Amino acid sequence: MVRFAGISKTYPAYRGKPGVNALQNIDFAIPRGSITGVIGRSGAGKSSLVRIINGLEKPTTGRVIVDGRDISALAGRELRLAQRSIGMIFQHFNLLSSRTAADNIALPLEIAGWSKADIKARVTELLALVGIADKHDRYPSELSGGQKQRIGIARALATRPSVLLSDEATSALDPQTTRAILDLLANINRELGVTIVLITHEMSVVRQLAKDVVVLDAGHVVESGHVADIFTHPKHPITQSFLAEVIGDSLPVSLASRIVAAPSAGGQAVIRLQVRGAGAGDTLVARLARELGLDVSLLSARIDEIGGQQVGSLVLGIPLGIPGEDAVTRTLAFLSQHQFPAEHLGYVA
Ligand SMILES: Nc1ncnc2c1ncn2[C@@H]1O[C@H](COP(=O)(O)OP(=O)(O)OP(=O)(O)O)[C@@H](O)[C@H]1O
Repeated sequence: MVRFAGISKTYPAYRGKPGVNALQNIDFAIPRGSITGVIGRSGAGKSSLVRIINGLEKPTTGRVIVDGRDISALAGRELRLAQRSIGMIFQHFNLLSSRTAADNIALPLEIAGWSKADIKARVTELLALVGIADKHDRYPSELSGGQKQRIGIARALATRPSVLLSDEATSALDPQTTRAILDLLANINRELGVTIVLITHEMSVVRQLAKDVVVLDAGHVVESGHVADIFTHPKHPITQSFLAEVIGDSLPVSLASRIVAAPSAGGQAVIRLQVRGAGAGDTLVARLARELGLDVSLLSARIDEIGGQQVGSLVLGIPLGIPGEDAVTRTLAFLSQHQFPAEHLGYVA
């Protein structure tokens, strides 16, 4: 388990630059064996947080407890020993170009004083675990980004850590390789029980791998909890903006170009609504038609899944035919009553 208790981090003023409160009042726990995403925009404090977990940075106040030990209180040899139980992988892999794949993986074991025979056996095991047994004697320059990250993962796991910190580990990889690396991390979590902390600015990474999420903004935790709960009911604007990256709020060009501000006889009002929660959108159009007696049409739909819950947006066309009745007001009231956030975008002919 990793527990932050009252953590704050202030970088002092330096050469005319003002001091920075990078983290403030951070209190949360990452359960043992979980996969937790820490998501935030650039400058939110993610790297500061991760450096505090592995003791590379001291917090200004507070403690970080990893498996019962207060990492922030350790120094010297004690800290180095504790760091063996915290592996880390990086965006740019941080491999030594003069060493082969096997020798890169061996490095932390050499530092830990393992015998040559034990190192050889462990490296062979790790290369197989990360799926590159055939790359034993290859140098980093001969390998793809995904293969280099596999070496990074093997090296991070060499001393059998209980926690693996991933600092933007897939940010330099293409989507297909990212998927393969995230699948590998999921397997490692499942098979070895390693707690994984994923530091990322990418919603797709959190969505694919994490079960829990902590949303950081300007040095504060603004939301935390299960991925499905947080992203089906996002409260903070930052969380909402991450969600928008997945579901998008852009309209198909063919529809957007037809929307005008004023209604025309026989036309339709255009209403966009957000759908969140299991199966929420499925019956909505039918219920609107039945309960309001409207011949609603579906102009566009985009539904995705996060943590097994549906999130997305539907764009509805509401017929304007009945004089004296405001179909738009009735539809918006119905959607609001059933807690679907909605907006009236205009009209199409
Ligand atoms: N060593 C340092 N000295 C001074 N300020 C720092 C230092 N490291 C980080 N900061 C500042 O602290 C704040 C948080 O930075 P941090 O790198 O932790 O954020 P981040 O979320 O990881 O951002 P990014 O994704 O861009 O790396 C920023 O305002 C940054 O400029």
